[in-house]
Amino acid sequence: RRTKIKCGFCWQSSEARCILEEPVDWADGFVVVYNISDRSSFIDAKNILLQIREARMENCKGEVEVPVCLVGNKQDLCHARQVCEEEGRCLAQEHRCHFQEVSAAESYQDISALFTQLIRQVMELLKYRADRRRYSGSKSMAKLINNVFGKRRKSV
Ligand SMILES: Nc1nc2c(ncn2[C@@H]2O[C@H](COP(=O)(O)OP(=O)(O)OP(=O)(O)O)[C@@H](O)[C@H]2O)c(=O)[nH]1
Repeated sequence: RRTKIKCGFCWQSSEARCILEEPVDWADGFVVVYNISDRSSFIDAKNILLQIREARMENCKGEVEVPVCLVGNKQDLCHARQVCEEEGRCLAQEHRCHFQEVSAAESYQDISALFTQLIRQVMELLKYRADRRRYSGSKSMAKLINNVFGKRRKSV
């Protein structure tokens, strides 16, 4: 059986940075990317993580959290670095998400592994939710049967 995974995209522009809009309501997972040689992109990433956290708190109500991965791209531009690795790691810890620095220009393997891991986490979450729905569905069916037939038995 095929599972459809919904992905959200956010983008930046000079006039309106940090636009997340509705993906927070329906995306199954997030990859938030900043550029290690551009501090403003890190600030945007922070704001995006906050928006995701707020939306998760409103929507999840105690459920397992939607997987998020924070990525610091352009690791090869270390001479122009404006965000140190530790800052990225701390931000990820604060938001309980995975963190990795990569260089899309130098290697695609890390990025491919990162997406594979995220998709695996998303699949696990979707399975967990489906199991829970099935369990609560069968529980309410048992309750219904008990209400109908249980009462009848008493009155016989
Ligand atoms: N040195 C380096 N350049 C990169 C890397 N990833 C992307 N780029 C370059 O950054 C430029 C912008 O890349 P895009 O894919 O258009 O991404 P974007 O979101 O518009 O990124 P920015 O313009 O950097 O904000 C392109 O010239 C890419 O080749 C990387 O890991 N290292």
